Amino acid sequence: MKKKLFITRKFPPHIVEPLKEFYDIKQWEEEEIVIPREKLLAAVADCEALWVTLADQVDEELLVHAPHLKLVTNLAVGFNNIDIKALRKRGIMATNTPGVLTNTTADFVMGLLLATARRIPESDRYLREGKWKSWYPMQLVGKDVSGSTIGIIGMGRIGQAVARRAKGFDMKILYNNRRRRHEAEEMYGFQYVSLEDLLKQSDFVVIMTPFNDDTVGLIGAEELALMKDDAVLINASRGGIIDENALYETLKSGKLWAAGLDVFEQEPITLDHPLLTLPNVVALPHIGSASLQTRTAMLMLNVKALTAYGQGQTPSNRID
Ligand SMILES: NC(=O)C1=CN([C@@H]2O[C@H](COP(=O)(O)OP(=O)(O)OC[C@H]3O[C@@H](n4cnc5c(N)ncnc54)[C@H](O)[C@@H]3O)[C@@H](O)[C@H]2O)C=CC1
Ligand SMILES: O=C(O)C(=O)CO
Repeated sequence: MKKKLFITRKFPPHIVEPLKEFYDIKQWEEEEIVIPREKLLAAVADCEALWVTLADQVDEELLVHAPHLKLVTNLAVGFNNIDIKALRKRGIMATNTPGVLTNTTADFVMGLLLATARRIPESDRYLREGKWKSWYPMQLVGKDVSGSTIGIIGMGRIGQAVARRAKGFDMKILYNNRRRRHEAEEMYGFQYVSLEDLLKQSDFVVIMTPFNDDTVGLIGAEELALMKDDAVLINASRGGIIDENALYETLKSGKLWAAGLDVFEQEPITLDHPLLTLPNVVALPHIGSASLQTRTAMLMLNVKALTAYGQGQTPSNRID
């Protein structure tokens, strides 16, 4: 008998199709809309495998509704949407998508940093709104990236890939991480500093840690107050790492120059959010890994895990 798989979103049919060899598949048939919670809770009642996106919460409540569940595969490297401890208690495996999105996300982080520093989205709006009357010296002036100091909080796969790119811009690279990266320090000259020194010394602060109990609210009012008045904060990790109210107040009072945000405490961010009233905030809809090649590779990594499980093997990319 085939195993039962539930997929929480409509994924490209050619990607899902090969899994039919191993699974009876049911799927939420919407591409853009998150499955309503009560429908998800009902759908998992008989499934052994569950394929989710980062917008689905796999928590204690869901597990109570899923007595046959053995595998959860997550279409993301970040797994803060999954209660790993609760899964472990029940002997349920989880997999994610590390590695295949590292370069794409690091490219994007540099793009977001440049866009924020050089006010590119704001300048685009200025032109389209008919405000461009002439060229003048202080028109839409931004901040230099080349030769400045970048501080990366979370020097993992993506953090290191950002740092390597930043070297190409002749940036001085400071980092803070749970453990030191001696090899990278020697190879590239990255410099380990305390979080406090990183915030005080950097022109650009980039957050690339996972979101968990240790990093929730890691950057609040106190930390923002340590940053230079003309510094830029970039977050492409998870929204809850920054206290958004504190960020808004700091930006508004001119104690921080700008912020580039791909992620928010609540996604989608609501259009009445105070941060969206500020011209010096570049706000994007969580597109860090969104290239066709990378999103396909992420889906295929999930397919690989589901295939392995379908064949009775242990899937790779297990979250421990
Ligand atoms: N915006 C987007 O579309 C994307 C966002 N992400 C986010 O990026 C995160 C990082 O991804 P990877 O680099 O692949 O993960 P990783 O696990 O390779 O790197 C995370 C690093 O953060 C460090 N870290 C953890 N807690 C820390 C703390 N309190 N202070 C300082 N460092 C700390 C870890 O030691 C590790 O080196 C993901 O968890 C996800 O949330 C990832 C891909 C795309
Ligand atoms: O992989 C992740 O963690 C993302 O946020 C989207 O790729």
